[in-house]
Amino acid sequence: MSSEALKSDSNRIIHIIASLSSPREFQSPLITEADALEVRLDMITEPIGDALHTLRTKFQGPIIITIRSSDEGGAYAGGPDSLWEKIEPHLSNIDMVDLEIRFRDHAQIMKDRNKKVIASCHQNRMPSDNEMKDLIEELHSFGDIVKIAVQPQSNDDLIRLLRITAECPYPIIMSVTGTLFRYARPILCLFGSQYTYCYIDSETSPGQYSIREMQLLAHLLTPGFVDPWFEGRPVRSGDVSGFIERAHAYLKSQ
Ligand SMILES: O=C1C[C@@](O)(C(=O)O)C[C@@H](O)[C@@H]1O
Repeated sequence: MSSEALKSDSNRIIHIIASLSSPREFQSPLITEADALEVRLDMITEPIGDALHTLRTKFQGPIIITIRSSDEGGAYAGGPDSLWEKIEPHLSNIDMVDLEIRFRDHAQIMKDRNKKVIASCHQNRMPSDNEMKDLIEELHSFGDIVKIAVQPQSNDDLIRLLRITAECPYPIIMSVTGTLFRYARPILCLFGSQYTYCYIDSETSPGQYSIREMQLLAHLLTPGFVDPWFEGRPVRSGDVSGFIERAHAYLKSQ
Protein backbone atom coordinates (compact mmCIF):
# COMPACT_ATOMS: atom_id res chain seq x y z
CA MET A 1 0.00 0.00 0.00
CA SER A 2 1.45 3.42 -0.92
CA SER A 3 2.55 5.73 1.86
CA GLU A 4 0.00 8.31 0.69
CA ALA A 5 -2.76 5.73 1.15
CA LEU A 6 -1.40 4.77 4.57
CA LYS A 7 -1.53 8.36 5.76
CA SER A 8 -4.90 9.02 4.13
CA ASP A 9 -6.55 6.08 5.95
CA SER A 10 -9.33 7.98 7.77
CA ASN A 11 -9.60 5.19 10.34
CA ARG A 12 -6.00 5.61 11.47
CA ILE A 13 -5.93 6.65 15.15
CA ILE A 14 -2.18 6.21 15.65
CA HIS A 15 -0.76 9.65 14.85
CA ILE A 16 2.93 10.04 14.19
CA ILE A 17 5.46 12.65 15.23
CA ALA A 18 8.70 12.49 13.22
CA SER A 19 11.53 13.57 15.51
CA LEU A 20 14.22 15.46 13.54
CA SER A 21 17.82 15.70 14.75
CA SER A 22 19.44 17.48 11.77
CA PRO A 23 18.45 20.15 9.22
CA ARG A 24 19.17 17.59 6.48
CA GLU A 25 16.11 15.67 7.69
CA PHE A 26 14.03 18.82 7.15
CA GLN A 27 14.48 18.21 3.41
CA SER A 28 13.49 14.53 3.45
CA PRO A 29 10.52 13.63 1.22
CA LEU A 30 9.30 11.50 4.17
CA ILE A 31 8.48 14.69 6.11
CA THR A 32 5.02 14.79 4.55
CA GLU A 33 4.22 11.30 5.89
CA ALA A 34 4.23 12.54 9.50
CA ASP A 35 1.23 14.05 11.27
CA ALA A 36 3.52 16.36 13.25
CA LEU A 37 7.24 17.16 13.41
CA GLU A 38 9.56 17.59 16.36
CA VAL A 39 12.77 19.60 16.00
CA ARG A 40 15.25 18.30 18.57
CA LEU A 41 17.18 21.55 18.96
CA ASP A 42 19.43 19.99 21.62
CA MET A 43 20.82 17.57 19.01
CA ILE A 44 21.41 20.19 16.30
CA THR A 45 24.64 22.23 16.32
CA GLU A 46 24.31 24.27 13.13
CA PRO A 47 22.01 27.33 12.67
CA ILE A 48 18.50 26.29 11.54
CA GLY A 49 16.64 29.59 11.16
CA ASP A 50 16.30 29.55 7.36
CA ALA A 51 15.81 25.77 7.17
CA LEU A 52 13.06 25.89 9.82
CA HIS A 53 11.31 28.74 8.01
CA THR A 54 11.38 26.70 4.79
CA LEU A 55 10.10 23.66 6.68
CA ARG A 56 7.25 25.76 8.06
CA THR A 57 6.19 26.80 4.56
CA LYS A 58 6.23 23.19 3.35
CA PHE A 59 4.74 21.21 6.25
CA GLN A 60 1.02 21.56 7.02
CA GLY A 61 0.93 19.90 10.45
CA PRO A 62 2.09 21.04 13.91
CA ILE A 63 5.83 21.65 14.43
CA ILE A 64 7.20 21.09 17.93
CA ILE A 65 10.51 22.42 19.22
CA THR A 66 12.25 20.43 21.95
CA ILE A 67 15.40 20.98 23.97
CA ARG A 68 15.84 17.70 25.88
CA SER A 69 18.01 17.91 28.97
CA SER A 70 20.89 15.50 29.45
CA ASP A 71 19.20 14.32 32.66
CA GLU A 72 16.21 13.16 30.63
CA GLY A 73 17.98 11.52 27.72
CA GLY A 74 18.93 14.54 25.62
CA ALA A 75 22.03 16.57 24.89
CA TYR A 76 21.27 19.89 26.64
CA ALA A 77 23.20 20.57 29.83
CA GLY A 78 22.35 24.27 30.14
CA GLY A 79 19.91 26.12 32.36
CA PRO A 80 16.51 27.80 31.83
CA ASP A 81 17.92 31.17 30.72
CA SER A 82 19.93 29.84 27.79
CA LEU A 83 17.02 27.57 26.91
CA TRP A 84 14.85 30.61 26.27
CA GLU A 85 17.62 32.25 24.20
CA LYS A 86 17.78 29.12 22.01
CA ILE A 87 14.02 28.73 21.52
CA GLU A 88 12.80 32.33 21.25
CA PRO A 89 14.23 33.06 17.75
CA HIS A 90 12.25 30.12 16.32
CA LEU A 91 8.85 30.77 17.90
CA SER A 92 7.39 32.27 14.72
CA ASN A 93 8.00 29.02 12.86
CA ILE A 94 6.69 26.50 15.40
CA ASP A 95 3.36 25.64 17.04
CA MET A 96 4.28 23.78 20.23
CA VAL A 97 7.13 23.77 22.74
CA ASP A 98 8.17 20.71 24.74
CA LEU A 99 9.09 21.80 28.29
CA GLU A 100 10.39 19.55 31.07
CA ILE A 101 9.45 20.28 34.67
CA ARG A 102 12.80 21.98 35.29
CA PHE A 103 11.90 24.51 32.56
CA ARG A 104 8.27 24.99 33.60
CA ASP A 105 8.78 28.69 34.34
CA HIS A 106 8.82 29.32 30.58
CA ALA A 107 5.37 27.78 30.09
CA GLN A 108 3.33 30.93 30.60
CA ILE A 109 5.33 33.08 28.20
CA MET A 110 5.03 30.34 25.57
CA LYS A 111 1.26 30.36 26.02
CA ASP A 112 1.28 34.17 25.88
CA ARG A 113 3.02 33.76 22.52
CA ASN A 114 0.18 31.42 21.42
CA LYS A 115 2.31 28.29 21.55
CA LYS A 116 0.95 25.05 23.00
CA VAL A 117 3.08 23.58 25.78
CA ILE A 118 3.85 19.86 25.90
CA ALA A 119 4.78 19.34 29.56
CA SER A 120 7.12 16.35 29.54
CA CYS A 121 8.91 13.94 31.85
CA HIS A 122 11.19 11.01 30.93
CA GLN A 123 12.28 8.29 33.33
CA ASN A 124 14.20 5.04 32.75
CA ARG A 125 12.02 3.29 35.34
CA MET A 126 8.34 2.48 35.90
CA PRO A 127 6.80 4.74 38.56
CA SER A 128 4.04 3.50 40.87
CA ASP A 129 0.39 4.37 40.20
CA ASN A 130 0.50 7.11 42.82
CA GLU A 131 3.72 8.57 41.40
CA MET A 132 2.18 8.57 37.92
CA LYS A 133 -0.97 10.27 39.24
CA ASP A 134 1.08 13.00 40.94
CA LEU A 135 3.27 13.39 37.84
CA ILE A 136 0.26 13.77 35.54
CA GLU A 137 -1.19 16.47 37.82
CA GLU A 138 2.16 18.31 38.02
CA LEU A 139 2.62 18.27 34.24
CA HIS A 140 -0.99 19.31 33.69
CA SER A 141 -0.44 22.29 36.00
CA PHE A 142 1.70 23.99 33.35
CA GLY A 143 1.15 22.11 30.09
CA ASP A 144 -1.62 21.90 27.50
CA ILE A 145 -0.56 18.32 26.75
CA VAL A 146 0.91 15.95 29.34
CA LYS A 147 3.78 13.83 28.01
CA ILE A 148 5.35 10.98 29.94
CA ALA A 149 7.92 8.42 28.76
CA VAL A 150 8.69 5.66 31.26
CA GLN A 151 10.25 2.19 31.17
CA PRO A 152 7.97 -0.76 32.02
CA GLN A 153 9.90 -3.66 33.58
CA SER A 154 7.22 -6.33 33.20
CA ASN A 155 3.94 -7.15 31.46
CA ASP A 156 2.15 -5.97 34.61
CA ASP A 157 3.94 -2.61 34.36
CA LEU A 158 2.85 -2.28 30.74
CA ILE A 159 -0.75 -3.15 31.61
CA ARG A 160 -0.64 -0.45 34.31
CA LEU A 161 0.73 2.04 31.80
CA LEU A 162 -2.03 1.25 29.30
CA ARG A 163 -4.69 1.69 32.00
CA ILE A 164 -3.15 4.95 33.26
CA THR A 165 -3.13 6.24 29.68
CA ALA A 166 -6.75 5.21 29.07
CA GLU A 167 -7.90 6.79 32.34
CA CYS A 168 -5.93 10.05 32.01
CA PRO A 169 -8.43 12.96 32.19
CA TYR A 170 -6.15 15.29 30.22
CA PRO A 171 -4.68 15.33 26.67
CA ILE A 172 -1.73 12.97 26.91
CA ILE A 173 1.23 11.62 24.95
CA MET A 174 2.46 8.42 26.59
CA SER A 175 5.58 6.59 25.45
CA VAL A 176 8.10 4.04 26.62
CA THR A 177 11.87 4.44 26.96
CA GLY A 178 14.26 1.65 26.09
CA THR A 179 13.81 -1.22 23.67
CA LEU A 180 12.23 -4.01 25.76
CA PHE A 181 8.64 -2.79 25.34
CA ARG A 182 9.15 -0.72 22.16
CA TYR A 183 6.13 -2.49 20.60
CA ALA A 184 3.95 -0.56 23.07
CA ARG A 185 4.70 2.74 21.30
CA PRO A 186 1.89 2.51 18.73
CA ILE A 187 -0.38 0.51 21.06
CA LEU A 188 -0.39 3.36 23.61
CA CYS A 189 -2.14 5.44 20.92
CA LEU A 190 -4.95 2.87 20.86
CA PHE A 191 -5.40 3.60 24.58
CA GLY A 192 -5.50 7.38 24.24
CA SER A 193 -1.98 8.66 23.60
CA GLN A 194 -2.32 11.50 21.08
CA TYR A 195 0.92 10.70 19.26
CA THR A 196 3.81 8.27 18.95
CA TYR A 197 7.33 9.35 18.04
CA CYS A 198 9.47 7.91 15.27
CA TYR A 199 12.55 8.89 13.28
CA ILE A 200 13.33 9.60 9.62
CA ASP A 201 17.10 9.04 9.22
CA SER A 202 18.41 8.47 12.74
CA GLU A 203 16.82 7.64 16.08
CA THR A 204 16.49 10.44 18.62
CA SER A 205 15.83 7.87 21.33
CA PRO A 206 16.48 4.11 21.68
CA GLY A 207 13.60 1.90 20.58
CA GLN A 208 12.03 4.27 18.06
CA TYR A 209 10.62 2.86 14.83
CA SER A 210 11.32 4.50 11.49
CA ILE A 211 8.49 6.50 9.97
CA ARG A 212 7.90 3.85 7.32
CA GLU A 213 7.67 1.11 9.97
CA MET A 214 5.37 3.24 12.11
CA GLN A 215 3.13 4.14 9.18
CA LEU A 216 2.51 0.48 8.47
CA LEU A 217 2.01 -0.30 12.17
CA ALA A 218 -0.41 2.63 12.42
CA HIS A 219 -2.45 1.20 9.56
CA LEU A 220 -2.42 -2.45 10.56
CA LEU A 221 -3.08 -1.84 14.28
CA THR A 222 -5.86 0.71 13.81
CA PRO A 223 -9.19 -1.07 14.57
CA GLY A 224 -10.58 0.10 11.24
CA PHE A 225 -8.45 -2.49 9.41
CA VAL A 226 -10.41 -5.75 9.45
CA ASP A 227 -9.86 -9.27 8.17
CA PRO A 228 -10.23 -8.86 4.39
CA TRP A 229 -12.07 -12.18 4.16
CA PHE A 230 -14.58 -12.06 7.03
CA GLU A 231 -17.36 -14.65 6.43
CA GLY A 232 -15.72 -15.44 3.13
CA ARG A 233 -16.51 -11.99 1.76
CA PRO A 234 -13.90 -9.31 0.93
CA VAL A 235 -14.17 -6.42 3.39
CA ARG A 236 -12.56 -3.16 2.26
CA SER A 237 -9.85 -2.02 4.65
CA GLY A 238 -11.13 0.67 6.95
CA ASP A 239 -14.81 -0.07 6.25
CA VAL A 240 -16.13 -1.23 9.61
CA SER A 241 -19.71 -0.36 8.78
CA GLY A 242 -21.82 -3.26 10.07
CA PHE A 243 -18.73 -5.37 10.84
CA ILE A 244 -19.37 -5.47 14.57
CA GLU A 245 -23.05 -6.36 14.16
CA ARG A 246 -22.22 -9.02 11.55
CA ALA A 247 -19.55 -10.45 13.82
CA HIS A 248 -22.02 -10.78 16.71
CA ALA A 249 -24.69 -12.32 14.43
CA TYR A 250 -22.10 -14.70 13.02
CA LEU A 251 -20.99 -15.80 16.47
CA LYS A 252 -24.62 -16.29 17.59
CA SER A 253 -25.22 -18.50 14.56
CA GLN A 254 -22.42 -20.88 15.57
O1 LIG B 1 10.17 12.71 24.49
C1 LIG B 1 10.25 12.28 23.37
C2 LIG B 1 10.02 10.85 23.04
C3 LIG B 1 11.32 10.23 22.58
O2 LIG B 1 12.24 10.25 23.66
C4 LIG B 1 11.08 8.80 22.18
O3 LIG B 1 11.37 7.93 23.01
O4 LIG B 1 10.64 8.57 21.04
C5 LIG B 1 11.90 11.02 21.44
C6 LIG B 1 12.11 12.49 21.82
O5 LIG B 1 12.63 13.20 20.71
C7 LIG B 1 10.82 13.10 22.26
O6 LIG B 1 11.02 14.46 22.68
